[in-house]
Amino acid sequence: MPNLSAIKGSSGFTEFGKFKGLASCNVEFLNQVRGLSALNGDLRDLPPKLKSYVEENVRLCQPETIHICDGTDVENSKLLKLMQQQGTIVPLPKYENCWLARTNPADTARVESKTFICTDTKSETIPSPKAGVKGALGNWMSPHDMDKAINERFTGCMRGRTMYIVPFSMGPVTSPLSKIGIEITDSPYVVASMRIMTRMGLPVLEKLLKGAEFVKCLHSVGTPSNGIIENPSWPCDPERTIILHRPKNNEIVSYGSGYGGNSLLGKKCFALRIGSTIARREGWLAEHMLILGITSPSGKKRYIAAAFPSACGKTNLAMMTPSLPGYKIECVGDDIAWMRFDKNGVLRAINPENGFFGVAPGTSRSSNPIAMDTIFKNTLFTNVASTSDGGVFWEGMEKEVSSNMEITDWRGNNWKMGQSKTPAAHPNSRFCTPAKQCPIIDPAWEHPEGVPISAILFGGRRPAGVPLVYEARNWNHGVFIGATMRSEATAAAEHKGKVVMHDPFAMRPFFGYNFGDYLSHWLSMKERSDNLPKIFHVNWFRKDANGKFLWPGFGENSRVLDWILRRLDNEDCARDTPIGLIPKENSLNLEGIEENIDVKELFDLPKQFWMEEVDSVAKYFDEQVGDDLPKEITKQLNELKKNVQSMKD
Ligand SMILES: Nc1nc2c(ncn2[C@@H]2O[C@H](COP(=O)(O)OP(=O)(O)O)[C@@H](O)[C@H]2O)c(=O)[nH]1
Ligand SMILES: C=C(OP(=O)(O)O)C(=O)O
Ligand SMILES: [Mn+2]
Repeated sequence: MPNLSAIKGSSGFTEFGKFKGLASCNVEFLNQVRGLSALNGDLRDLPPKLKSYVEENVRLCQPETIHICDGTDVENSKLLKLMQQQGTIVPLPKYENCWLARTNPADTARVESKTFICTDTKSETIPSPKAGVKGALGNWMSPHDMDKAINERFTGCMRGRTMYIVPFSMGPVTSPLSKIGIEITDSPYVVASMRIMTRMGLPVLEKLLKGAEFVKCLHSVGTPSNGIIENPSWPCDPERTIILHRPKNNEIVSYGSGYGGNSLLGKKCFALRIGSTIARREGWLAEHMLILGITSPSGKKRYIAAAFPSACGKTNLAMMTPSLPGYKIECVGDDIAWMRFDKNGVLRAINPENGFFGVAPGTSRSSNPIAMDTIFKNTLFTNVASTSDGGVFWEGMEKEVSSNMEITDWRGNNWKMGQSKTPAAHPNSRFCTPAKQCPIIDPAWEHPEGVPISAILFGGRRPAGVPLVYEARNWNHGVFIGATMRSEATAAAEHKGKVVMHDPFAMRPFFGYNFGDYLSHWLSMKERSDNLPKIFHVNWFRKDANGKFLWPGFGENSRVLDWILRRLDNEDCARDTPIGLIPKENSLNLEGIEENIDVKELFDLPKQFWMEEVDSVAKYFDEQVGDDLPKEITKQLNELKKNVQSMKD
């Protein structure tokens, strides 16, 4: 007989009576699941919508037990113990409360080709590509197909497993900008990660009891259709993995993958895809942006938001240690910004997350010491390598482990520095760590009203042609710059090689609705303020003829921020070019920089390159966006084209 247990207050896995006949599960079963006395009530008091959401999915997924998460330490310890028993995680005794998960090697990144938005009509979700062209601005699915996909995969998918009910808040529980979600999952790894990445547990249930709405998030790691789980410590079903969103119902359904970007549904699925559709309805912006506070040597503090595609430097910029003396950076968030204009026309941003799910490789004492000071306690690492002294290792940490250390790679094989041909850590290996541990977390990072944004940065990996920094002439030009962003593919998704892809607003994989409408929404923000943030484009990744980065990046990026702040103060340090405003000669502060910087090459604007860029963007808009492209963007493109044609050869 199946046995339903639910969790109570802070008392751990308390059982609340047995339930007979799970298959016919209905409100009766909830009535038998007693407890939640900490809520001054029991499950019968839960809002009817939540009750029926749980019931519906118990009936569909047929779990053996149910566990309502309270977010307490006791609960977390029990989950960690369970995951150790199941082999999902191993402890990292070198650090305090740190753990390593090794995934099935087929489940290491987001799966963009298997990610769908479901609306009644296709045009709500994606612009119609030109005949014969494959759409590259998201995937649409019909409601009928979505229902079918769910039934095929979820029927009985939690048999023999525990169903966890995870109440979570995106944003501080008390902020008017926050939103609540309920994630139903059969993965304890997801529960433990959601506890780090979101505000999870009883305070959220309390808010729900007061009538708050919630986004429905259903997740299962699944079981392959032949019933064989190859890697019991990391069950998943890569062949049938699918990530579905139904904006109309504020609903997310994710099957087959445990990888964070696919399974921690508060993050990309809710905060960006569903979030962008809510933001459109309510008149705000849900963006793939870090938020940082920067104090200049004069003591003036401002906040900047920046959109870079996955694995293009958000976490690093958000935690930067500035090389320019007198500057101070503080971190509000490293991945997602929810922003809205307040009644005074000030753009206010919150970080809806509670932790950092950061790319491990490349993170080191020299590149990102702040991250290194954040991540060695209470952290769940995934797919990094481990060392014989109970620590972690990844590419970039070579100088931080002694040469005689034995290293085990992310797949669990012996690995030798300088000899092994494959990377020790998966290129998309991650740390999942509480934001509050960051030594430079901004004092206002949880302020319910959000922080005021003075500048918005767009950027990507552009090995050629694109200068270190340029400024938009005005809001519409800035929106155009966001719309024309391109970047080299990275290991964060399944794309192969380093091909330069169009990635407007760093949102290509995350748009919840038609990109043309998204652009109109951004353009319309102009009406909401007389005090719009200035918009800039940055590129830390330009390379010389030998393939070496022209710019040292990381802490040296403070020099670019310094120029940006001076522009916000209207300093006369910019000159116009065909693409926008770039630093006047000698106005980028390079004092004390160790490397030899080829400023000329960093800011060079080759006519041939920009002609091709304009053509590529024109082709992209024509083929991918067509009639959905706002007229204003066409106007901006024509202007750029005219400017570029007038460049000297
Ligand atoms: N060359 C260079 N690499 C960078 C810079 N900032 C970040 N990276 C590398 O880019 C990768 C992804 O960075 P991360 O900040 O995690 O990107 P995110 O996924 O956008 O948050 C890491 O390997 C970093 O070391 C930079 O300014 N210059
Ligand atoms: C979680 C992710 O985010 P990012 O690389 O933007 O940090 C991801 O892309 O899977
Ligand atoms: Mn990141």
